[in-house]
Formats: sequence, structure tokens, C-alpha cells
Amino acid sequence: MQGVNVKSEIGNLKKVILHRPGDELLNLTPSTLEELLFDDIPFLPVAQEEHDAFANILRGEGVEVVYLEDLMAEVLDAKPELRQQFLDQWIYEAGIRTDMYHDIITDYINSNYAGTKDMVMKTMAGINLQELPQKDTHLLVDMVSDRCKLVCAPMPNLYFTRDPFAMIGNGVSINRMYSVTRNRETIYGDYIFKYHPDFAGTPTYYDRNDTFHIEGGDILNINEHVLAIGISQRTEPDAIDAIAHNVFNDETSTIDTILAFNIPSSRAFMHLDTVFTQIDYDKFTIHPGIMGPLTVFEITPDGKGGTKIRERNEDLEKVLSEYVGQAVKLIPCGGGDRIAAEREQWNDGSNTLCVRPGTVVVYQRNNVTNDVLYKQGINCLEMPSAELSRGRGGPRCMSMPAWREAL
Ligand SMILES: NC(=[NH2+])NCCC[C@H](N)C(=O)O
Repeated sequence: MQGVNVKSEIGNLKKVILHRPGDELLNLTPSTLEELLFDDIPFLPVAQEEHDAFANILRGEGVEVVYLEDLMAEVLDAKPELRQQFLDQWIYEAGIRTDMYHDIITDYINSNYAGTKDMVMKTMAGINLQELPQKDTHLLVDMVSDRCKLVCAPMPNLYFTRDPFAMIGNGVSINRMYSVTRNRETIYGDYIFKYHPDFAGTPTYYDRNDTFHIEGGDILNINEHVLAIGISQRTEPDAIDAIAHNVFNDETSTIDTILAFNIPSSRAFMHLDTVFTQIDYDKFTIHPGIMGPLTVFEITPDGKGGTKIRERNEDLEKVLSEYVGQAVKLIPCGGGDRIAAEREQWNDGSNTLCVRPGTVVVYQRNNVTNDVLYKQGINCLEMPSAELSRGRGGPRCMSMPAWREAL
């Protein structure tokens, strides 16, 4: 499979990119949780077991699972000249501006993490000041600084591979993230889409150096003609304008309509995929808080290289039915029970990963929502989720499909 092919949310899933959580989770501390976008500290060995169970469920369904860290290591193994360039960029983007620290960190990594994959994993995990050789520098900052501070911050959200880049049909958007903590995550995708033999040459619709924020959790492929993007806490309208322009002007793209859903800008609604996720030809799971009229902007090409925009104010059900091409059923998280809905929404009850129409991976802990899905005839593949859920993302957030078969 060369390149990417994702023209729906439900077509038979053939290939997916995951990241197995690693030592970056060990660098979460109570005082950094908020900044690192976690609500609690997962227990790493169990988080890894759960993640392996997720990968095995997908393999059992005939999906090829590839890991972000392996793709990145393959890039650097094939082109060793990129290793130092990557390290320099990573160190710079970690906020290191002095030559002295740049050199200390480079030496430390090169002598302790010579293997490419080890090095890649280390850049994800972060570096604590204590790990570095203690130099007698006579710099005041070294004498007074807190010995346990992180010199290079960890990237604990990397296991949410949905967000730093996102497939749009046969192309990709390399995103600029909303938060400081997530912005370095996109370096890996940038290298992979520039240099990995399986992905290089993929049309790119957004660049990590572009000005406005956009995250993959807001990008949903409805079908080969229609793309939905959330205007949210994480995604600015200007980024959607830019994507619309680039997608419409790419002759290889079949997308002729972009729907921008204006969703509340809050952490509970974080991304469009926390609000609704497609699970079958005619079924979506939804956040119960989104019922009622919603502002949706329909963006289409104006025929002169620009775009035209039509604003609509309608129920989600009506809008989705129209673009999906048949009556759709919205299944609220937690069924009708308010407390269950709130509890399970908190653990991403409506954030499922569709493997093929009507078959979805779900968190086992959302048993009320899962029962509702079973009653609707949906085949739920339940994965353990006690620890992974602490990062506030479900099976959709933890996966980036690279290939889906046509419906
Ligand atoms: N596509 C998603 N809903 N991703 C969830 C990401 C969760 C992550 N802790 C963040 O705040 O960024």
C-alpha cells in the first residue's frame, strides 16, 4: 500500500498508525498534568497491556498495525544524514537555545541512545536535568535550578495519533497544534510524510509551520466528496479556509464540499470526534450535549479558484442525513440516562473506531453505551481501558487510519 486512502470513517480498515505509550507517561507529574493535557497519571505497564490488546483486536480484524515510532526509525535508518538534523530540530523545539545545552543533550543522546528506535523513543519520553552529566559550568542558572526539572518536556499525548496529522482522502494535513505540549508531536509526521518510502509523495494540505491551529480529531471523512471539520477549541476557522483552498485546488482530490461544524469551544467538546463519530452507513454515536440546532458552514469551490460559503442552522441529524445521503440515526452516549451519559462521555463513550460498517472498537468501561450499541445491532469489540482513558481520548483518538477500502 503506497500512500494513503481514507475516504470515509467506516470503510473496511486495512492499515492504521498507532503509538505504543512509552516512558513519556513516566514524566507526568501532578504539577504538570494540566499543561500536558492529562487528568491523572496512567500506570504505564497496564496502559501498555491495554494498548497491545487494542492493536491485537485490530490485527484480528485483518488490519495492518504500524507504529509511529517504527516509521520514524525507518526514516532515519534509511537516511542517516537526517539523524542530526532531526535531533537539532527536536532540541530547538524543546526550547533549548544555548549551544552548551544543545551539545550536552546531543552527546547524551548519541552516547546512550545510539540505536535509532531507542533514540526516537527517548525524544518522545523527554529528558530530566538529573540524567545529564553534571558539568561544572559556573552558570548561576545551573547552581540554582531545580535538579529534577525537565530539560526537554515529554510528549505524553503521542498515543493519540489521531491529532498531529490527519488523512484527507489520498492526502494529508500535517497539523499545527493548539497547545505547546503537542506541537512537537508533528515533527514525526513531517519526517514520515517527507521521507518514508511508503508515504513520501502524499499530497499535503496543511503544514506544521502554517499559522493557525488544526487537529486531526476535528477532521472526519464523510465520503469521497464530503469532508467535515470542527471549528473547536483546537481548530481555527482560518485553518479550515486554507485546507479548503488546498483541497479544492488539488486535481487528484475528489472532495467538493467541506462542512465546518461550529462546536462549543471547551475541553468537554475538545474535538469534533468527541461530539460525533460515524459507526455504520446510517449510524453515529454522539455527545448528548450537542442535540439541537448547530451552525454549519458548507464550503464549496466557486469555480474561479476560490470558495463560497453557505451558512446553515439546523439539527445535526438533518445535516448529516443530507450529506450521508440517507436518514441517519444518532445514538447518544449513555442512552437516556443522564448520569451514565456524563460518566461515559468523560471516558470517551462516543469516541469509537470503526473497523468496517457496523463494527467498532470501544472502551469496555462504557458498558451502558456499549449495551445501547449492541441493541442497535452494532458489533462492539471491547478493549480494556482503565489506564489509557486517563488521557481523555478513546479508540478513535488513539488511531490514525492510513488505508480504508472503498465502500
Ligand atoms: N481526537 C481526540 N479526541 N483526541 C483526544 C486527545 C486527548 C489529549 N489529552 C489532548 O487533550 O489533546
